[in-house]
Amino acid sequence: MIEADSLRKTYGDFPAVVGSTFDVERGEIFGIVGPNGAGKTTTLKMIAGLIEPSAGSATVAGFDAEDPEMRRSLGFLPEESPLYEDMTARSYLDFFADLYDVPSETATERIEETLDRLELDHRDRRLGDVSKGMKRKVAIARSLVNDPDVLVYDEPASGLDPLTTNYVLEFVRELRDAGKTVLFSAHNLYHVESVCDRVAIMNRGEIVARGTVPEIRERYGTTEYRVFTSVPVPAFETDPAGDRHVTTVADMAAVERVREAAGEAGGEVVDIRTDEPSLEEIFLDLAAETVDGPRGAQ
Ligand SMILES: Nc1ncnc2c1ncn2[C@@H]1O[C@H](COP(=O)(O)OP(=O)(O)OP(=O)(O)O)[C@@H](O)[C@H]1O
Repeated sequence: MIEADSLRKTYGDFPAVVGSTFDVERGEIFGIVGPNGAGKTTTLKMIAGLIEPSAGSATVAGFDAEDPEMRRSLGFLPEESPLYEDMTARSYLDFFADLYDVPSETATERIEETLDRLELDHRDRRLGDVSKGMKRKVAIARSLVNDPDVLVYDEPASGLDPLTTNYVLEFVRELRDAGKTVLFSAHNLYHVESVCDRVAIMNRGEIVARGTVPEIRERYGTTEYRVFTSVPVPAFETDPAGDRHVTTVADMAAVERVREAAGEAGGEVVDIRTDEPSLEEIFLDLAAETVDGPRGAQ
């Protein structure tokens, strides 16, 4: 549903994005995660047809990202979404529905339904007087006025309180369940880990890892095994753990060596636990590896 092929964007001499390639399938939630300045917004804007790539191309719902026809299939939520402060949620959304030529009856029905799903109160209050969370909900509702198949959301939950954040992430899931395709960016790893089917980790303008969270864990993370034994294991660095002893090793072959050593010492293995790295730990490792990456090498 979305295809990004070697997207590149250079501002003067500065390579903001050095080659984003990924695809998002219909009905999938795909997250781009990375620190500030990684190139997430630039990538999303190239996909939304708002920035012209310096090289590479993108398609959305079969249309070239730069084809104005593509806009009919797309709902874009910018990172900052200034609203017309003197309008109410209803009048603001009506205004955008009109821009998209949505027939007024359909628009009213669609807007009310979306605002119901977002549990948005105060629909007739001036937007200048509503909370930040409500403003974000209105901006989300705006991305849906043309009932697009594809949603591109830049940091949809950034700066919101935990309750509203959960609300927004749950809503993204609902969109996927309703058959929409969602591409979104976040710098909070928890957001992508909890809702995305697949993720790409971006750093310094390039995608440094991509896949499902378990795939990324398997490929880039190091799982540790904690082997609990009934006796200290002399050949290994063993720490006391209550009335047992624990040895931390990196792979199953080492687990077997601990088992043999414990047997030789007159004891046995009583438990084995694995510690999976969090996406955050993997992310920090990958970010450290690319410190001298493409941008640094320029
Ligand atoms: N119009 C521009 N002119 C010059 N440099 C730009 C421009 N837009 C973005 N950049 C630079 O390109 C890099 C990538 O910016 P981008 O906004 O895509 O990052 P991001 O990952 O979305 O970061 P954030 O999480 O802070 O929004 C940054 O170093 C930014 O300063």
